[in-house]
Amino acid sequence: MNKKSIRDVELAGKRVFCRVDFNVPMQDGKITDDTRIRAAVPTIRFLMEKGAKVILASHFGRPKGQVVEEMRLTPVASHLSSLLDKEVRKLDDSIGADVEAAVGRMENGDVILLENVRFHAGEEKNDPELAKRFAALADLFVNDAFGAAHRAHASTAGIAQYIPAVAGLLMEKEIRFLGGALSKPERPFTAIVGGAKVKDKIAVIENLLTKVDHLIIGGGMANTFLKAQGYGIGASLCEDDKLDLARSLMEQAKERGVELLMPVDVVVADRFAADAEKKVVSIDAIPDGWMALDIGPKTVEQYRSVIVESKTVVWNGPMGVFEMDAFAEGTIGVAKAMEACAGTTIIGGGDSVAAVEKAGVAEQMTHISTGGGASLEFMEGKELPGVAVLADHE
Ligand SMILES: Nc1ncnc2c1ncn2[C@@H]1O[C@H](COP(=O)(O)OP(=O)(O)O)[C@@H](O)[C@H]1O
Ligand SMILES: O=C(OP(=O)(O)O)[C@H](O)COP(=O)(O)O
Repeated sequence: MNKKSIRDVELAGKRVFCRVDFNVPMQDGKITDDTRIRAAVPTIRFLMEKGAKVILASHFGRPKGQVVEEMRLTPVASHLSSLLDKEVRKLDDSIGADVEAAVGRMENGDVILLENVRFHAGEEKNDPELAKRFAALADLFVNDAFGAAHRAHASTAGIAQYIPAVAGLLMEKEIRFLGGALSKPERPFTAIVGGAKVKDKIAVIENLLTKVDHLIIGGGMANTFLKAQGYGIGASLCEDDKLDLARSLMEQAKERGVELLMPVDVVVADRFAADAEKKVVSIDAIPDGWMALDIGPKTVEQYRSVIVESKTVVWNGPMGVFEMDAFAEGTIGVAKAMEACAGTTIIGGGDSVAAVEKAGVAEQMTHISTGGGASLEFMEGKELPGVAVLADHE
């Protein structure tokens, strides 16, 4: 993917509609994790320093086309002001006469934040009329919202029909690392896929099987693979309707010469609770009525030896119920193996980000994606609408 970015275009004096993903976790009006806001700062600063008029737009939550007071971007604007050390005015709408007037008064280097674009029903419908109104505010569309790039909405895709569109620095970085890993990885290339369900990751596994040397499976989804191989898995989470699919994926791996790594031991618990009784057992000895909630220490060792020898590793989904400390060791073990890997290490969003943070190794990763759903779709090999609309280099 060879997309133009803000580094390739003239910005001085230009009005820039910059779509960001400020859909951050918030509790009682307080931002509990500002990663996505901080991730957009390099782009915003770049635009300011080049003398652009920066019109920021984002969604927040799922207000379904209505104004929802708790979903206003007011707390985000004040946090961004402190990160930029410059006042960021937040407008009360994202279109309309007041917005046009405020944009008209902007000086070069100014930053304003429009109100939650999902307050208009046309946003999620990718309504051309709304897209045109966004476009009319600006000379250039910059998409820096990787986390929303899998959505074909008016402010992520539709707007690009009417004004030139380029990537912001965060978008560029996400494409460089995720795209680079998938299109020309340094080998050996290992993918680690975990999380609750096979169902959610079928397309990811199928696409990764065409690219990787090693595929490591963990988390709840491993149970379905184990059962498909004939192991008794007790009361573990399992998708009985996906057993044939699991067998077919194992067959595909064999045909392609991909080494598929499955748990050899697991931590089982007598119930789904942080204080459950637990023990480590080999996968052929899961007691009836017990459930596998984490990979075991032998499995961690095997996974680790493959991970540390890899030149590229992509990870999505925890190895167990890592939210409970009692079942977090497998996930933390894999995170530490990623830390010990000298190659390129990429975390594909979602819960895995929380996992590397919990393990205290986030700083050592080469790239942590800001998109959960977006990075999954990227790993499925899909072209993301918010990326597709960006101008290509000639
Ligand atoms: N063995 C298991 N049994 C039940 N749930 C599990 C197991 N392993 C992992 N999980 C759960 O899977 C969830 C994450 O799954 P998922 O949403 O697919 O991952 P991600 O958000 O990384 O894409 C976590 O809440 C975790 O507790
Ligand atoms: O937080 C988001 O999704 P994610 O948790 O899958 O990364 C994005 O902002 C997209 O939001 P949406 O799933 O409401 O379109």
